[in-house]
Amino acid sequence: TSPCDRPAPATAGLSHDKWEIDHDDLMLLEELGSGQFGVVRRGKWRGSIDVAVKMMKEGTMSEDDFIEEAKVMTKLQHTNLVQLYGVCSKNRPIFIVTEYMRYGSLLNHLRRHEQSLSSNQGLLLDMCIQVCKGMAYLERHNYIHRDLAARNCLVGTDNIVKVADFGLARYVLDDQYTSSGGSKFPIKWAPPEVLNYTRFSSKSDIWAYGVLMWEVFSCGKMPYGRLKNAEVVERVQKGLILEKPKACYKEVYDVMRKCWAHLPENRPSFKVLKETLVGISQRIV
Ligand SMILES: CNC(=O)Nc1cc(-c2cccc(-n3cnc4cc(C(C)(C)C)ccc4c3=O)c2C)cn(C)c1=O
Repeated sequence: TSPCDRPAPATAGLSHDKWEIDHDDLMLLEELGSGQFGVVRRGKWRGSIDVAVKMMKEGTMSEDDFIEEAKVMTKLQHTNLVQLYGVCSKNRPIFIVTEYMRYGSLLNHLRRHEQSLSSNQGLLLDMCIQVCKGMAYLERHNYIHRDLAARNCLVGTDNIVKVADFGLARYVLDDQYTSSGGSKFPIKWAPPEVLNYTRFSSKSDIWAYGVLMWEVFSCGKMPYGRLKNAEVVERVQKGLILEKPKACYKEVYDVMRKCWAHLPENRPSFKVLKETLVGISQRIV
């Protein structure tokens, strides 16, 4: 069983809500790294289920809003989404408990395995398709990621790739991250309407997905190289787009270019993208 489908305790609905995880059921293990909200550790739930535990650093997140949203997030379940199991919100710092992915971020995975991956376009395309399936599920549920990028996807066993931290951007308190002029704002993954009006939508996720595809087929290179954010903003406004990665089929690059249509309404949906990419993978592999 996993924390989110465990049989409801007899007291369910009285004290313990379904998405509330009991501290005492968690055993914290080694540190996995730190992200926007502070340290993340591997852990065990009820002694056997591998989990990742984000330990919310004070002042990094609007916690009450998030705890409310957690009820919705725990219901988003798909093989290509990192499952939110629940929260420990009875004490501070609050813990966010999710599924554990053994091989860490997709970005690091691409960079570490560039040698073998660069000659395996079938596998690169398969990774893109898995992310597309997870995103198509979010799109169907009118759920916007707001920070889709290879760094925010995770790799598990058997080359499984899952989308992580969807929707969490809304709860970040650091305005260096939230404002488009801030040093941490993901400019290189943002479409014109986000750069100009911070107008997020599933169509801005599509733009970011195109950049993620470019990251995958470039085996983890930084988009636009060493260009400064201001230079990227100028280029994107002018309609300049990322060039085709060396080891990338022309028809795959053509899909990326569709994601970078200047107007959001001219970009495909994840549903259509998935069908296109699966079609290509059947022809080339
Ligand atoms: C070796 N295996 C592993 O390391 N596995 C894992 C590593 C992490 C991990 C470790 C440290 C930091 C972060 N991290 C990174 N970026 C983030 C970005 C945001 C936003 C809001 C900016 C999008 C929010 C939280 C994070 C965040 O917690 C993660 C996801 C999470 N999970 C589930 C694993 O299986």
